[in-house]
Amino acid sequence: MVVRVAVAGASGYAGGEVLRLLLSHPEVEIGALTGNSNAGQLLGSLQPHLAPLAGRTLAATTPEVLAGHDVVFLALPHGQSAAVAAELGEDVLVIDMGADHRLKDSADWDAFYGAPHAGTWPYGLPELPGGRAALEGSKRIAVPGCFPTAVTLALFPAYAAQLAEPEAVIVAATGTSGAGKALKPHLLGSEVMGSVSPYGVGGGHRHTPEMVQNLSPIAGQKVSVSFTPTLVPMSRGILATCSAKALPGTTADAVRAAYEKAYADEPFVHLLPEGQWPATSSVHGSNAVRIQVAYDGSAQRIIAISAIDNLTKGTAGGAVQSMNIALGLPEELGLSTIGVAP
Ligand SMILES: NC(=O)C1=CN([C@@H]2O[C@H](COP(=O)(O)OP(=O)(O)OC[C@H]3O[C@@H](n4cnc5c(N)ncnc54)[C@H](OP(=O)(O)O)[C@@H]3O)[C@@H](O)[C@H]2O)C=CC1
Ligand SMILES: CC(=O)N[C@@H](CCC(=O)OP(=O)(O)O)C(=O)O
Repeated sequence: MVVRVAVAGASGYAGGEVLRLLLSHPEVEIGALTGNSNAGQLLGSLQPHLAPLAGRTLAATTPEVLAGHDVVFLALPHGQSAAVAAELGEDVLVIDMGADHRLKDSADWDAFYGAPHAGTWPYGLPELPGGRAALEGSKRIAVPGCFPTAVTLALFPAYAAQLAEPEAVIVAATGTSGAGKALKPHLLGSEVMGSVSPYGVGGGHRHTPEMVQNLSPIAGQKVSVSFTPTLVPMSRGILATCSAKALPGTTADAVRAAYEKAYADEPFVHLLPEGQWPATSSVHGSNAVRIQVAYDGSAQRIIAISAIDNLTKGTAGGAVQSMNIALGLPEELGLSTIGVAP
């Protein structure tokens, strides 16, 4: 099987990461590569790490350029995917790495984004209950946000086992690549190096409704989420520290058993041995999620900590994993759980 793939937004971080993974995918042939302000530029000047594609020239992001492929990855800014996707045939697998098609509730979309809500596509988080079935054979996939990936996977076993109150408190550190490659003053080296800073505090982050959307059906009731991201001086990685009040009668053994059950057969999600804690460096460039959970009996809280690479499992790896499932390919094809360390 040869799957012909186009990538829109190939000059950006998410587009570059999906190309890095696709170059190692045995069933994929890389077709059109598009950009916006960088259309006409050689990819080698923009993504020098993608050596086999260095001589490829970026085209403009148009339906004509993207036509004729089996799969189109859209790695575009929020609000830009829907119009492009609408021009692609229903027989094409379109994988949106932006936020346009993630949220079910238009009011949530309106509150955090801006352009009209484009509707909801099957959600590319296979590890959720029913997640794989939703993707099999699908021609449209919405890849989750990076923080919702890390947080949902850290907390859902506690809710699936009915161990936690429907309120979660999350503080998550992220590297700067999560904000994309476009120049922004707060991402300048002199602003970021040697400093850790919060943002989107007090319900202001657009990933909060996505986390609520993911966790509430599993809990069987609406889960409230207090989410605080912090920007830390690293290029890649998310470390999400998530906690929820435990329901009466919860024990450390019950918490451990819930997580062991949830992740026993997952190829990419690894519950660490007791006493080990996740670190972002262990998952650099890999599609792995590393999780540890503890029961804090003194505060009666469940604490779950996850580490992902925001560009890999948090975007491009999750996208390739979802593509594999949609096309009926082995889920792990082209993906690694081996990190780059130190
Ligand atoms: N970075 C991350 O960790 C994650 C990113 N994502 C999502 O992936 C998408 C891309 O993010 P990221 O790669 O970080 O962003 P970048 O800013 O690094 O890249 C954006 C890409 O979109 C292109 N582009 C910009 N404006 C337009 C436009 N109006 N029409 C068409 N193309 C346009 C740019 O082209 P050019 O450079 O030529 O102008 C570039 O290729 C976003 O929706 C983001 O939310 C999702 C999860 C994690
Ligand atoms: C550091 C930083 O700014 N991170 C981004 C997360 C981006 C991401 O990965 O998610 P999306 O796909 O929804 O853009 C943020 O907090 O908005």
